[in-house]
Amino acid sequence: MLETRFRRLSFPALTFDPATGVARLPYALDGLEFTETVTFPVADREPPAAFHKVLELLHLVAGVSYFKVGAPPEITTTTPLSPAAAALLDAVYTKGMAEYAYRNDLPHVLSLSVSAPAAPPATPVSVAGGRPLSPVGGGKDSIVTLEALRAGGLDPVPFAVNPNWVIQSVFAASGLTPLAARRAIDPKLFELNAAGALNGHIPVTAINSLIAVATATLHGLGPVVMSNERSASDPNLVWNGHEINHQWSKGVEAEGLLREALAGQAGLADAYFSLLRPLSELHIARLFAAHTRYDAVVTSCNAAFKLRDPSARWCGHCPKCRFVFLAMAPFMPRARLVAIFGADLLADQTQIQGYKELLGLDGHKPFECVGEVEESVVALSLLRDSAEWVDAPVVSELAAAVPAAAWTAAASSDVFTPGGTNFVLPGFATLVTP
Ligand SMILES: CC(=O)N[C@H]1[C@@H](OP(=O)(O)OP(=O)(O)OC[C@H]2O[C@@H](n3ccc(=O)[nH]c3=O)[C@H](O)[C@@H]2O)O[C@H](CO)[C@@H](O)[C@@H]1O[C@H](C)C(=O)N[C@@H](C)C(=O)N[C@@H](CCC(=O)O)C(=O)O
Ligand SMILES: Nc1ncnc2c1ncn2[C@@H]1O[C@H](COP(=O)(O)OP(=O)(O)OP(=O)(O)O)[C@@H](O)[C@H]1O
Repeated sequence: MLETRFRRLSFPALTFDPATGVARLPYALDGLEFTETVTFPVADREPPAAFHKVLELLHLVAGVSYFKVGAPPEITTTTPLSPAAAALLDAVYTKGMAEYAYRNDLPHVLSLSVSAPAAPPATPVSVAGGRPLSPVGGGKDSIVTLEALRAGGLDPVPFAVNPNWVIQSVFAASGLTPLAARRAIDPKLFELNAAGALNGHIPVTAINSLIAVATATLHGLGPVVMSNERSASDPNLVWNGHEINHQWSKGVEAEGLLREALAGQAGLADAYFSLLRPLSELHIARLFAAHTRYDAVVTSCNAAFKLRDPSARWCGHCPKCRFVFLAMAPFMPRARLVAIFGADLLADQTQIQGYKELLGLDGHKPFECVGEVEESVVALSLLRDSAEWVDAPVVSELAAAVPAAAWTAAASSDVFTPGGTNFVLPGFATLVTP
């Protein structure tokens, strides 16, 4: 591990060239300098003032990747921040970095605050009427959103940051014309990581979301419609009195803070929401089963999205593969599911320990994008009643291990009842919920 103690992260002025779409976002961590580059799809109009404001927010939020090299106690910007933007920034560097703080035993990170001059709140104008921009992650959730928007006649524009071949294949399967942005992390970060610098998880959805909103603003589009589900708001564990949530920036608190910051800092109202927020992962899996055109490409496994050495599609041995297989199994023929994954995870007894964690029989909820324990138990209960799955070795062994109380809770579960706080805009409310 590097022994250096760092004092401050600061943010030298960013630049943007509308002719090339290139934004350069510089950072200073004491004497270390970094520059991240984001290349936006070039637009045929002048960037509006709101675009520059969103870019300022992106600059500040994307600093988390460089902050984590040293966890300095000071984070200082000269960019004036509205109260809502200041609240977002504080939360991103504390709650968004909570898993990093927990894993590296850095409790001070949980109470950091970003120092900035104050700005008055902007007067927001609604963008609700424009064509929606629909970020695509390659997995089932954003496919459900894209198809719901299309079926609702809303003419969505698919979008991704650094689309890899999985996402490009989803774009192609959709038959829609996408937009894409390129994000390049400063290579110095990887050199420092190789030399043993502090490292860990960052709230990547906050970064992708701001790149999406900036792109929509630049191109005169409407709201960015995300595919973040209800269970993303659930913490993995509590540490030092703070909730640690691997998926914090996919959760409803982050969604609300980002919406407020876009309104207060950039004057953009209704610019961002998640269409799937009222739904459980299991409910989304059921909706996904109705769409077969993506079977050859859909991939939810995070290993396929690594910057280096990505897996081709589903790795077949991580918590997310296990959870998605279990969640889809009740809603599609076994042969179709096995063809999608290239393996039958419920026939493979080496998966049992991992499934026990998902079912709350062992350890804590894995640090991955997986549903609640109750969703896993409900899925297992459906498989226990299914002629096609009841004899699968993993199903029968797990069914015997689940205690009676968990089956009773599953029997009265509300996993298929939409609910919870959400920010779905009125014109979109019936697209996935009746
Ligand atoms: C693909 C993946 O899951 N990566 C996580 C993994 O990183 P790893 O080193 O195995 O591979 P890379 O992603 O290629 O990262 C290389 C290094 O770059 C750093 N880095 C990456 C992106 C970034 O924006 N900033 C960075 O500094 C990274 O730290 C590596 O040193 O393990 C890391 C440590 O736990 C994770 O942070 C990596 O997660 C990626 C940032 C990522 O994109 N993950 C999503 C698939 C993900 O976890 N999504 C969550 C939602 C999280 C949220 O709050 O938004 C989910 O879907 O549940
Ligand atoms: N590279 C990306 N560019 C833009 N948005 C992304 C990208 N990756 C993920 N997202 C968005 O972030 C949110 C969370 O991603 P997540 O990986 O959970 O969704 P998914 O890939 O659609 O489904 P699944 O949960 O099955 O993997 C979604 O709204 C997704 O569209």
